[in-house]
Amino acid sequence: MEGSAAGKPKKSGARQCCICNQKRAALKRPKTLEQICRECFYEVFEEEIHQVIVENQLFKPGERIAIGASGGKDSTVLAFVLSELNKRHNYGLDLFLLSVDEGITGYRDDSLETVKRNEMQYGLPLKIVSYKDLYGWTMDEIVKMIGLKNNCTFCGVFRRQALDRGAALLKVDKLATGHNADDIAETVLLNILRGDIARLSRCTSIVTGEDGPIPRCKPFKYTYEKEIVIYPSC
Ligand SMILES: Nc1ncnc2c1ncn2[C@@H]1O[C@H](COP(=O)(O)OP(=O)(O)OP(=O)(O)O)[C@@H](O)[C@H]1O
Repeated sequence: MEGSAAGKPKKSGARQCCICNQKRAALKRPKTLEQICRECFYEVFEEEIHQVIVENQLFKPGERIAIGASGGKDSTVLAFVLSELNKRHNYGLDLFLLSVDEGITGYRDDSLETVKRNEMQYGLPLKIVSYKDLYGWTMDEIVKMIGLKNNCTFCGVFRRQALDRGAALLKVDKLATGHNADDIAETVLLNILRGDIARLSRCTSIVTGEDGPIPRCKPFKYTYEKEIVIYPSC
């Protein structure tokens, strides 16, 4: 039995992973506070997402799925995990990366380079749709005209529509985005503060837009942002 004569547990620098009980724990899992090893973290992280996909029937075999790829951490991890799970569990999906280039110099041009790298690394075809091609204006040009006030609102509306247009060009059945549990919690609070009851009831749905041009789903609905940050570097 571990512990000294006084009954105190012996201090040990190297704790064992509480899942496999074999390897040394490498991190405290943000979602459960369990001390676990790298290998078990990868496994539980990916397995939980697989369970969410299965339990919510997010995809059907043979479907064409676009992953909204911004080049940020959430959608980059989503693209990797979905392509892995698709192979591992034979989902039978045709996956695509879909990026919207808003035309914001020094911001999206950089992150699009990440998406182009992901296209090569994960072997997923990439489609980029730009505000310039779709609307004739880049976001930089729009800001020059209207100034910075309300520009985020315009950009959000344009991006939504651009994703729909890109999805139509790719002829996909659904669009998956990297919205995570923290994003959803933020949206809930925002809708409470605004008193927007209609949006409040919709914003936690894992699938939205089923009555619109293209349904959207959030496979990371229950995934903590901190774990998405840890995942690639763990
Ligand atoms: N320019 C874009 N092109 C394609 N998809 C996008 C774009 N911007 C956002 N998305 C999609 O919407 C999700 C939420 O976008 P948001 O702008 O809130 O960024 P985020 O939470 O920082 O995510 P990320 O880390 O993937 O950028 C992204 O994960 C992505 O799937």
